Amino acid sequence: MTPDPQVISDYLDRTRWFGGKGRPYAVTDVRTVAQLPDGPPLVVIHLVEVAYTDPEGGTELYQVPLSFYEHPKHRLDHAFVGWWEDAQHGWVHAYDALHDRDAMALWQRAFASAADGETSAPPLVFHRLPGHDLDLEAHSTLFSGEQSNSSVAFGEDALMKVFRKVTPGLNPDIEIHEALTRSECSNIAALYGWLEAADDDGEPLQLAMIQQFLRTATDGWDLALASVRSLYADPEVHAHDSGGDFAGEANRLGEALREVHERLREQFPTGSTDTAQLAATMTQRLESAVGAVPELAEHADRLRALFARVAGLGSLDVQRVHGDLHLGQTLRTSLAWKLVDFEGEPVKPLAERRLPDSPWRDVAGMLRSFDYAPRVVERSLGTSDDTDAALVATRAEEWAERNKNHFLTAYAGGGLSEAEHTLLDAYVADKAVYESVYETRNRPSWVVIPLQAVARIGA
Ligand SMILES: Nc1ncnc2c1ncn2[C@@H]1O[C@H](COP(=O)(O)OP(=O)(O)O)[C@@H](O)[C@H]1O
Ligand SMILES: O=P(O)(O)O[C@H]1O[C@H](CO)[C@@H](O[C@H]2O[C@H](CO)[C@@H](O)[C@H](O)[C@H]2O)[C@H](O)[C@H]1O
Repeated sequence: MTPDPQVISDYLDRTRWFGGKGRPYAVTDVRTVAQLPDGPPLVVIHLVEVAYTDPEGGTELYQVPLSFYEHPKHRLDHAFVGWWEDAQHGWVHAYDALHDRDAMALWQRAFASAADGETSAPPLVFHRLPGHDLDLEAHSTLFSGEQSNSSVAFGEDALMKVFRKVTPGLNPDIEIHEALTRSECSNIAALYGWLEAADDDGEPLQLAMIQQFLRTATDGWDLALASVRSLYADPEVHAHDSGGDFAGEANRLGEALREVHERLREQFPTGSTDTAQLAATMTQRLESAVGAVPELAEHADRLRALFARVAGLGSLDVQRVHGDLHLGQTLRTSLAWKLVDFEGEPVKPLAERRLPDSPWRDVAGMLRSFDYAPRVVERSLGTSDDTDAALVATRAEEWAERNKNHFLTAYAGGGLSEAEHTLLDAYVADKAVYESVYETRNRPSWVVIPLQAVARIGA
């Protein structure tokens, strides 16, 4: 049933989640990991090796589960991958299994049969945590948003995330969700289970996780944008008097992050690191970012000076953190704020994303997000006569500062020391540098947002 590499390559180019779009590459291997138990349909999980042919080079593995049918399935036309003749099965029609309800039911049944332990369908092992019975009547629906993985909801019962880019070793999203679920942390969606195989060297290949579906939750980013829009609707009114004021939510977000950090400190080893090493890493990231975003050059000296001050701080406490926190990684339920997606920064190698880091990295990520929200809405307003651009810019600044302050006060519970201020400023600068590269590659018209932030640092 192994597909032709060209068929897979054509398919990768059509997906949202393939991370190599825009880079020259070749599919160098398509291997079968396993067949899901209890078909039909016949569902086979493949691992596709992609080798980049640009100077950066490197290889990546992508997970592609396919469902196979003897005859075309028109209900799955939108998920068609290809058709070919197979020695054992004759002509087969292959579809992306994530779109196929009958295929998704196989994952669901296998997870259900693992009850509160594990079930093995070699080489696949389905793991479960106690505390939740999966609803086998619930139908699957694939999420349609911009994602680096693929998420499928089972009715209102559960959400399964199939990891697309797979690296041998423990996946931090599963690892952290497991630890926080076992410690009954209320600021995450509880983990129900995960699917694992092993590579030829015995390293785990973690392929998917299934967790609580926060069906009624609203994305923190969307809530923040709604608050900003309500402020701009009447820019004469100050942020603190606006009906859509976000400060209470910013407060609760700060408390939620403090709680999650405390739990992570309890559940994983902590340590300390030399700030000279941290400063060197930040400086190095800046130098390579200047190559990709030349507009950073005029601010580089101020950032280098800031990182040099960090080098002089001595040592720094580190622990497991979220690693890529922003408002889009937060969900508001009627009861609490939940943090999602503990995979860390997508550009970093897996081993690096599992290393202890400073909690200030997550705090800085949120501060940057409070800066983004008002600027994104500001940019969408246009230049009609009835928009007072200067007043809106003042309100944008006000909204950002107000929510940053509330978030930070709730998180840190009081004033920061001078060393903490320096560290936080450096993490904010490092994140804005990262964002300048991210926006240049993904949303060039937004690069001005992090560049303006960089211009303000230390000015
Ligand atoms: N448990 C959950 N319940 C409901 N929605 C969720 C849950 N976890 C994540 N989401 C939403 O699903 C989308 C993708 O989640 P995310 O974990 O960020 O995926 P990816 O790793 O592909 O970026 C986001 O919009 C997020 O808000
Ligand atoms: O969600 P991901 O883990 O894929 O994170 C990447 O994409 C984010 C954008 O979706 C990007 O976040 C940046 O834009 C956000 C607004 O869209 C803003 O709230 C964040 O503060 C800003 O960093 C993130 O940096 C990137 O890693």
